[in-house]
Amino acid sequence: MATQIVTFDGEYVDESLRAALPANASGWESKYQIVAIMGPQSSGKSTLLNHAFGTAFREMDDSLGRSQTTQGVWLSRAETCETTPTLVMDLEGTDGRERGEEDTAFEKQTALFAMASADVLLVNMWCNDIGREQASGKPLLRTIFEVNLKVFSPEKKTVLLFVIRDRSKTPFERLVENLRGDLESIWRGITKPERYANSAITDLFELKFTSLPHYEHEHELFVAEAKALRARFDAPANAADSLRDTAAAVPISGLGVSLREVWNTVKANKDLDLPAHKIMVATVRCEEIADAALAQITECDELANLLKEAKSAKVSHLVSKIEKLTNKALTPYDDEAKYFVKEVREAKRLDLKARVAKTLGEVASMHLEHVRQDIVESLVHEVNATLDRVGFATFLKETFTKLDAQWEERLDESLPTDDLAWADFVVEETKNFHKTIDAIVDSLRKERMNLTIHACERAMERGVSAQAIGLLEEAPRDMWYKLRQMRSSAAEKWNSEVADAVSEFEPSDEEVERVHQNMRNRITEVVDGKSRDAATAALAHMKQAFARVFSKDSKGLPRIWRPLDDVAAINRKAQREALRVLSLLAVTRLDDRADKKGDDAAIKSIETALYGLIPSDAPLTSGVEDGDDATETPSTAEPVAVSLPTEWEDAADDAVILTPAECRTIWLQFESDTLYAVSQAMAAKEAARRALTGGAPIWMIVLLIILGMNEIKWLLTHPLTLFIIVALGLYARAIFNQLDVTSAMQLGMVPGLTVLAAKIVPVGVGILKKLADEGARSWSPESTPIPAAPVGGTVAHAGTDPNSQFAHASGDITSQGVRQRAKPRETVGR
Ligand SMILES: Nc1nc2c(ncn2[C@@H]2O[C@H](COP(=O)(O)OP(=O)(O)OP(=O)(O)O)[C@@H](O)[C@H]2O)c(=O)[nH]1
Repeated sequence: MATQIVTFDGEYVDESLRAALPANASGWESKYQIVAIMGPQSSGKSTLLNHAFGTAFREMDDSLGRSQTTQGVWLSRAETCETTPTLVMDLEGTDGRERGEEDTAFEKQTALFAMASADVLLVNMWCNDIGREQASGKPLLRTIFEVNLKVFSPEKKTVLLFVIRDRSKTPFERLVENLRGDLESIWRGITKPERYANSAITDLFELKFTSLPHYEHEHELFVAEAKALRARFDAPANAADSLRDTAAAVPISGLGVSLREVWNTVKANKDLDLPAHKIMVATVRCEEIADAALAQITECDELANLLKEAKSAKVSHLVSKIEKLTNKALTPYDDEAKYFVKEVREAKRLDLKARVAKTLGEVASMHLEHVRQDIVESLVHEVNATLDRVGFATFLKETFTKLDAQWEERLDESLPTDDLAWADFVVEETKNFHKTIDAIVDSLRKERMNLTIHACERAMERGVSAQAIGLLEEAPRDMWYKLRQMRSSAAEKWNSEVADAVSEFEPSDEEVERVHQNMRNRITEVVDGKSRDAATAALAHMKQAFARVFSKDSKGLPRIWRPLDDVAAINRKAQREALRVLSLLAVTRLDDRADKKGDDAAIKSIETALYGLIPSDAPLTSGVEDGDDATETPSTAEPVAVSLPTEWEDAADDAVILTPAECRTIWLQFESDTLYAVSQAMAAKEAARRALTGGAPIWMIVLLIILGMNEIKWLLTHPLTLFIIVALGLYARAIFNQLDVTSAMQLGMVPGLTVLAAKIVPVGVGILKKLADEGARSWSPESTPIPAAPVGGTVAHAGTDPNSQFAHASGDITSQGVRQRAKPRETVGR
């Protein structure tokens, strides 16, 4: 059946080819041929085709007169070709009046379409037209030559078979010669592009000629020769006169695409590059075939089952399953695509394999995930077994080699690793494997490195804590400077220690820097923490400091209280030491920018402010006023109401550990806690005094009286002398007491005597002055209260030199037994 493949209006009809082909065109492949015919309108084209190829193209009905019967391009399968499947194209006749002005454009398009698609183009010519200047077929020949220049086909020439109709008695050779002459003349007359300027007609065309007798007058002969002509198309390609081509330019499965694209190109008035066209057709078709082949896999149950299996566990014999599914796609592809351009076919085959690999990659990925898990488990096992035995670097080297070998082995078991289509996948999965292992090893490395760092930090904490506690307990004046120095040298030492310890983990520069920074921070934290602990336990530190002065002598031995010891002076000295410790602890000075000079000034400022808490003239008073029983006792502490600043000057908030108010509270507690020790000291001193003065045995006194009876008698008879001796004795004893001879002599003979010599005159004068004051007071009409000592617990006092206060207060143990505490002029706080 003939179908219209290009309509009169120039539309391409996709279904026509399918209608023209047999239901099963599998035998056609690239064996088929296309024969097309061109010629003037009503020149018997359809008649010839029908007789030669057994087609059924519409022929003109003579009863309707000469009119166009074939419009556009028609296609039919040749029924009479026995060995070569043949498609026949009947083109609309030229010079028809139906198209009017436009006919040449359509004629050129169909001529180009036929030349590009057909293996042989029949050109129908009236015998009478040969050699005639105004022959009806000449415009068609010009068209054929011109449009052929738009076809780029270096592989083969266009085969033109000129069919001379209604042949005359003129010999065929003569006719051919004339026709050749006409063709040469037309070829010369057309405008050719430069590349064809010197080309002969035969460079581009393979010219063949045949003739047929008159259809009506010699009908029998016409029919016979038409059959003979068809036989030339059916003959083997190497036979004489054969018109059969060796192979179709486009395999049958690509013909639909080819014809459509040729027509679209022609219609768009573009040049036709046949090799490129062939590649384009091959590309389109091979892709279509590959798509269909891939669908064989994507839509099959086997793949779905594999996916299901791989989700939960490793797939057994995965590599053979992959190969089987791959072949399921490749076999039909190879069958269908084998006649297309080799390069395209093979390239698309590789694409198909890659797509198959990608499709199956989902299964393979899930399978390899299980494989990775197995290997990770073996790694964990390896870690536990090996890491404690060898260093981390050795462990890594050994383990990586083992794991890589395991992975390669498992890959070969799972995938067709030698297949290039899987190369990218294998690389990607191996990368993922290394990533997984690297992540585990890195976390392991970090974990182990952190353990090592923590061990270093713990060792550092022990060392630094001990050093810091030692300094804080000792509380030297430059304690903060020493703490800072200690912190710097600890940072240097421990950074070096920790760097050595972590070197086996091959840390990056950033990691080392981070470790050092953390170590520095940790050291600062430890020192700061210990400082704050010490401040929190300031009371204990103060008591220690107090005890160092109060309970020990200058040689650091436990103090033995002697009758001439000045408990009050020593108490104040010890209190000052405790106060100094409190001043040191009140504010931390660990800032790197701090310096020794700044420390001294800041601590001095706090110390000065806190001095107000020590009564400047706080004599120890006797509990009993009279006679020998008079005993020194520390006064009970009255509430401290000195003026303190509300905050420490120039101290950063976060550096302040103890505010002035907290210092006051601690001080009160301190005073209260040390009171007992002071009273004990006084009692000890009193006991010593009594032992010295009241310890003489009775028999010795009686003996002295008997032996010195004469002198006693003399003295009793000279009372004035007796009085003077007694008064001088008392005066000497008072001076002796005030001089604290025992303490002075503890300095050594010469320094002791020097001190005593320097003190003896002021002490003697002071006693006389005191006696004078006492005498004056006892003669006054009213009893005069004991004047309050000039107490420094005021704001004004707080600023005075503490040394001068202590100098003033020394030796102020009065017989009044009242511990004087000046009332502050101004008070703050509680
Ligand atoms: N003189 C002559 N007439 C023929 C020959 N073959 C066919 N005819 C007649 O020419 C007329 C047209 O024949 P068709 O086969 O329809 O011609 P055509 O070239 O296919 O016509 P279009 O498709 O319309 O261009 C018919 O009347 C045929 O009988 C021939 O060899 N010689």
